[in-house]
Amino acid sequence: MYTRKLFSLIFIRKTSEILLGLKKRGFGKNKWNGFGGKVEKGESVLQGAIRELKEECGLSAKQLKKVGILEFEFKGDTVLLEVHVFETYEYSGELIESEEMQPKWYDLKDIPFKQMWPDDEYWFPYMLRGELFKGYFLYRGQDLILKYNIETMEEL
Ligand SMILES: Cc1cc(-c2ccco2)c2oc(N)nc2c1
Repeated sequence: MYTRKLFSLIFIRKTSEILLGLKKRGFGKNKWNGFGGKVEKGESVLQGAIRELKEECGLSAKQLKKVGILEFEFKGDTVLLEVHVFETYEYSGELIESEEMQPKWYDLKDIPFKQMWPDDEYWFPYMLRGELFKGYFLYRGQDLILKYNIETMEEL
């Protein structure tokens, strides 16, 4: 019996840069990632994404495009994480550091994959090529990928 938990993950983009945040506490601590988190009861994934972005880095996203859906399973655990990935080039507000995240712009050529979740190296290329994707990753712990598959999608 699996419990599915819904998460949002947002990447703010410029032509050759991407905004990442260093997670300062909790799940994924000390990893660079997009902004987002658990979708609360009574809100859509999109509403959750917009809320988490504002809370975590002060930015308000105008147009969010869903670019991918990732499913994560952990060997020996019955929780399945379903992460909806969004991207936008349109945002407003002042970038701030929060208790959760330390934000930093990275050039697309210098993405710190070794300090990110291991799955990112598999699906970032799809996102950076502007392709829609669906991925599944089976983890042992938080560092080892036992199994994965990823495919491009016509629509999400
Ligand atoms: C297992 C896992 C979880 C997440 C996550 C949780 C909340 C938002 O994302 C990831 O994010 C990335 N990039 N890889 C991830 C792996």
